Amino acid sequence: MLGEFDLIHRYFTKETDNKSVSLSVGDDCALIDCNERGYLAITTDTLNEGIHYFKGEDPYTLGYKSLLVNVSDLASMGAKPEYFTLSLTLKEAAEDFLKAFADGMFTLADELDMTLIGGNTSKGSADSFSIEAMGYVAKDRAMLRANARDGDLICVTGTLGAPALFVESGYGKIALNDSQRLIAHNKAMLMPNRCAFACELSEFVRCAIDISDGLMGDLKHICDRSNLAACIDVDTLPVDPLIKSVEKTREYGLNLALFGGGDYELLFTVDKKYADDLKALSAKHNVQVSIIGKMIKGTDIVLKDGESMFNGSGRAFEHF
Ligand SMILES: Nc1ncnc2c1ncn2[C@@H]1O[C@H](COP(=O)(O)OP(=O)(O)O)[C@@H](O)[C@H]1O
Ligand SMILES: Cc1ncc(C[n+]2csc(CCOP(=O)(O)OP(=O)(O)O)c2C)c(N)n1
Ligand SMILES: [Mg+2]
Repeated sequence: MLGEFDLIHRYFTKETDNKSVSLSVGDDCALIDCNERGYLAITTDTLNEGIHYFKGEDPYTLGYKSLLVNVSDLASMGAKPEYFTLSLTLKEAAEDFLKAFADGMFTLADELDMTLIGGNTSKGSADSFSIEAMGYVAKDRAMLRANARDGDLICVTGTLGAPALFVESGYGKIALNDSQRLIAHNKAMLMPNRCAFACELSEFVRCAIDISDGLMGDLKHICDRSNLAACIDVDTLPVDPLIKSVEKTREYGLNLALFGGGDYELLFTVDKKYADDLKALSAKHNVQVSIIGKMIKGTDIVLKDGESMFNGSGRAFEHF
């Protein structure tokens, strides 16, 4: 069976003669050359009921998250969010639902000064919300998956694993009380301050991605595109404290942080000569940054746990 990324590569990745397309399929955003205006970064993502969220999800969160998952891709390129379109597929036009959805979506749009410029509305057999988001980045400031260098430090913002814990509880694999479920549920909504952080980060960082499919899966994209491997020190992983409070085994927390996904944190690599700039930026924006490893020569991701080494390539979220 064809995997998600093989499918995209085989059927939907084509060369183009269009000189304005500076970056096409394969990164968080496409980059369109807009001359002195810089690059227009364009991205699209969808939330489908039963796949990306549980049936009965509160519509305010759904609206907010539909935009947030796209903004996260703009942030990972260093682009400042500007415009978006909204494509709705709905089983029914329930007004209470639509009002709360729009409220959530525009709360984030207003916070980031983004403008809704169009979209599409259709009836369908299952609810689905697609957004396409756009923003500009200066040509020498775009952060690409392909730009990691041997010896770069690997860094991640915020904490990892809480959204995956929420998914585990939704499938009945772990019991959370109401307040724990709320914290896990809302974790991925803390992202907006990553945008301003990322725009400034691009002064000295050339390589970034956002974590949607899980740290290991998304780090593998950086490795593949940059023709490098990575070594991660598992003791330095910012496992969300909520996981530590509900589950006593260290392995459980590490698994969610490494492979869980849905974090929408930034993963980036940086030359160690910028370590002080990074510290200052992290303090300025109040964004936690953890140094979790190093880019190295090779092909696989190595997980270092004390004196033990494990192969970390492999498991990540894929749709097919
Ligand atoms: N059906 C498709 N046709 C063309 N390009 C696609 C398609 N699906 C995904 N892509 C591209 O493949 C790359 C990987 O997709 P994805 O994993 O969804 O990226 P992201 O995690 O940044 O949303 C991206 O560059 C995306 O634009
Ligand atoms: C009901 C439910 N099941 C599972 C998950 C976990 N999950 C679904 S999609 C996904 C990965 C991200 O989705 P994708 O469509 O691949 O986003 P992209 O990488 O394109 O940004 C994860 C971790 C969830 N959030 N909700
Ligand atoms: Mg996507």
